[in-house]
Amino acid sequence: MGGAAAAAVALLAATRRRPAAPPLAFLLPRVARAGLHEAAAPAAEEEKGRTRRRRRRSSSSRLLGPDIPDTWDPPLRAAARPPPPSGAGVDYESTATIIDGKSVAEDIRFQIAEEVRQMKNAVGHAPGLAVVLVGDRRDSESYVRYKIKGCEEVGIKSLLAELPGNCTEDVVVDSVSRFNEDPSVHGILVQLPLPQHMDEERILSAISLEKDVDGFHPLNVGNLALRSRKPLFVPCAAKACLELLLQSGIELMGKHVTVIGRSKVVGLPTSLLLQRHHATVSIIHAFTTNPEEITRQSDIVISAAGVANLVRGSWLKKGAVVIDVGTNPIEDPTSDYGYRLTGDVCFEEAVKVASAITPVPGGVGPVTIAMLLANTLDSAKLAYGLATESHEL
Ligand SMILES: Nc1nc(=O)c2c([nH]1)NC[C@@H]1CN(c3ccc(C(=O)N[C@@H](CCC(=O)O)C(=O)O)cc3)C=[N+]21
Repeated sequence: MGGAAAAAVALLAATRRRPAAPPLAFLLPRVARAGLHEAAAPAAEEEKGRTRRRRRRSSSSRLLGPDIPDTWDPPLRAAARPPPPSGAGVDYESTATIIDGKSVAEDIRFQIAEEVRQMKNAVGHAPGLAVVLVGDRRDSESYVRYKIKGCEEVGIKSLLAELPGNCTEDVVVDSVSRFNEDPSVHGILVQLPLPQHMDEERILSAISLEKDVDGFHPLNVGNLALRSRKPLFVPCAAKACLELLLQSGIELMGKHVTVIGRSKVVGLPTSLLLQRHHATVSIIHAFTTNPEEITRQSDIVISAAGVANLVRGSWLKKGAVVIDVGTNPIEDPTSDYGYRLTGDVCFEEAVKVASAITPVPGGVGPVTIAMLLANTLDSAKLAYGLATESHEL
């Protein structure tokens, strides 16, 4: 086992021994229990017919998922299913398709740039995004640079408030309030994590609902969780994961997806979006006792734990699809900024087991930024009366 992977496993083990102070701040209960899946995958033809019938009476939304009511079928249908593929006899010679996040992001930005041009022609204004950066974490500074560069590429106006790490919470709230009142600002993003002494909840709740392009407002999270409702904004990284899966033509309905991590930035919203797409979702976190066993049963694994090399090749079922949301800075004196990014997944191992995988860098990251631009555009459209609800890419 490599040093980083050993450290990651030791970290997880240590977390279990000391439940009072988890180093991975994951807070939600485990879901996915046996028994529920029996009704989830009836005979394929029958399901297709039923889906068509249901689609006729209910609306469907690309990113928020097809709106199909739940009907439970008798478990005997399960007998008609083919046996699940076995993880045994793994063929270590094969190589997964690398999902190219950079090119997906480029296509999205191209589409956004066109819509921004149309908006400028129609109302004489461009969308505006305000970013609040507190402190001088090198990784946060890079992410903010990417966001501002993304804005420039599509014609979105960007504003940056850079505040010192030792400023008071009130100074940050004041900065957010000024952006709330600025009509040229349609999206406000407070870069996380904030310095330890600050109350994140208080600062994030200062962002007005209609400018919450990160989708962290409790009303946006609640509306994402309730299938009969539509949130104004969905968190960018969750949208990016779904976009990459949908564009890669990967079926989600009835599939077992494991999400590693339950943060409000990635894990939680991604698991909610997947359920809206009728996937069977397991969420695993620092207190899960058998993470490898759960991921090994999964058709799709989405990792957002923030632990480098946590997911080994042995954690995956042959042919699984792997989406790596981890962006873990690793010290690297040879790199320009003194660090480089690595994912949660041990790529060299996973690429031999998976059927498709996102790399880090060049996977989920660039699509996340593109989704932030999309949310900002949506917000501006709503503000200028150009749309009644947010568009779906
Ligand atoms: N309020 C808030 N909203 C966020 O969405 C948010 C946040 N705080 N805090 C931190 C995380 C992390 N995050 C990333 C976005 C893009 C890349 C990205 O573009 N990465 C590139 C560049 C990699 C490189 O530097 O080499 C890539 O993966 O190819 C990475 C990480 C957004 N986050």
